[in-house]
Amino acid sequence: MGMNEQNLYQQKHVSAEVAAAVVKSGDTVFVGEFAQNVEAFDTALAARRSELQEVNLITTTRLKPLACVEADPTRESFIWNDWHFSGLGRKCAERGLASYIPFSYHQGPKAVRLYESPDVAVAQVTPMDANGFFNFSTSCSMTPDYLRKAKKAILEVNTTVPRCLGGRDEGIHISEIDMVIEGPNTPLVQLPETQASEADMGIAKHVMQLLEDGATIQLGIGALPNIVGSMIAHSDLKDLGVHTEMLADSYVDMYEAGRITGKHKSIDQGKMVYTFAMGSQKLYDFLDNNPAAAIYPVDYTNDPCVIGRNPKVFAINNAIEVDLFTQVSSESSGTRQISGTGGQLDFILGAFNSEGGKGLICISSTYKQKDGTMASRIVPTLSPGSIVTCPRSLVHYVVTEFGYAQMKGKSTWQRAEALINIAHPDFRDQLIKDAEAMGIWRRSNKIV
Ligand SMILES: CC(=O)SCCNC(=O)CCNC(=O)[C@H](O)C(C)(C)COP(=O)(O)OP(=O)(O)OC[C@H]1O[C@@H](n2cnc3c(N)ncnc32)[C@H](O)[C@@H]1OP(=O)(O)O
Ligand SMILES: CCCC(=O)O
Repeated sequence: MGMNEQNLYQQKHVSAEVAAAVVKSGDTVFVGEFAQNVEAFDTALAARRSELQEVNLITTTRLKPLACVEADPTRESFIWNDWHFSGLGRKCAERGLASYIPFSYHQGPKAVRLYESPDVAVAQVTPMDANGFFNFSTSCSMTPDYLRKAKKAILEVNTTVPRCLGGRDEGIHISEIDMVIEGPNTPLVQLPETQASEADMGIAKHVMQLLEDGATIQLGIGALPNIVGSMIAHSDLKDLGVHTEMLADSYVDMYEAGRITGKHKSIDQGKMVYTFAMGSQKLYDFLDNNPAAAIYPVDYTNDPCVIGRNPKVFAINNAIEVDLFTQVSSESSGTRQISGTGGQLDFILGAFNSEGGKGLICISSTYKQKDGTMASRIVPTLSPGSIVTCPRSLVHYVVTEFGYAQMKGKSTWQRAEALINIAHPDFRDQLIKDAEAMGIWRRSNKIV
């Protein structure tokens, strides 16, 4: 390590309490993304609860509760705003303790640069390297933009987190930041294993029918993408590439099984490109100093024009409801915000931009309601208040365990018919009646 970097480190190294003391009432404070928690800073800031009013905290998806939010159940001192809800986020929102910030993920960094004025930004990083750089580990996303825009940029070092090699802005130099804290070295939060349902298995089989050698894949979060990953690992598919938003355990399985070479990619050839990673320790160990993967800010990974430059982009994402007009809600149930738009729209657009690309909305045909009864996820119209995540003008493929339907170029009645054909058989008759009543059924005199 150079003397200059070492001196700068000594000058900027402070306790968490000193760092948290820079926050004033009314400030906006970014406190990290995904698996990366700034635990020491959060705890020290929470301890200042009685001195502070209306501090806006910003995150992207929390898996662990924020100490500040727990310390302030009346939301007077700390107001948590989240770019994407996890289960924790939506449960806090129900108690009035979290607010969702709408975006299409690739636009996040530009929105920060243009419209946000963070007073303080804090990110969890690896220890400084010999050249004075700290690495953002598993969460690049919008972190570089928040740190560069903030009046005070603070890093919290964790010696246990992986160093994720990247293509651009995967870290920051000591000269660009104001303070460094040494955190408690808690290992990264891990996602619990998911259990695929019978419907997920059925959907995954249809997905596999559509997938070709040489495709560039993006898998979303959850049980279905994981089972698809496992089927790919056990298939004889060749030379797949990866250009995704989230890197998860299933990519390690596919890579180790020899399915991923990235040799047909037009950009970042041979590299698995992503903007954040969440999974088990197996994933975090795989990523540490591994040049097989490259992390980038999200305005690169999720830019639909960038996505579209690779061949046969194959994007697999989940949804909550699809209506007979082919409007997709993947983020809310009525007015209940469940997750967020995230990168779904980015990848649906990007996949269609790609030569031979396919954007898939995968949805189990039914959903078990709280009272134990089954409801169709293919519905006449979205539940009142539901947010449209993917508008009908952009929908490409919809897949259920009963098959798949390609929607581009299809009229309203053709789309309704295609959807009813892949709905659960118990609900098809009623859906036909609904389509007729809404005038989007070809046997209706109103249409043909
Ligand atoms: C990281 C990436 O995924 S990159 C991909 C791009 N981003 C996206 O696709 C973002 C939008 N998509 C998503 O957020 C997710 O894929 C989802 C929400 C559609 C599915 O995620 P899953 O984790 O499989 O959902 P899950 O089945 O656990 O349901 C989540 C919640 O929605 C509720 N829910 C699901 N379906 C319904 C429904 N039809 N009606 C009412 N509530 C529903 C569940 O009850 C659950 O709430 P709870 O935790 O309070 O019980
Ligand atoms: C913040 C993005 C997460 C997602 O796309 O689901």
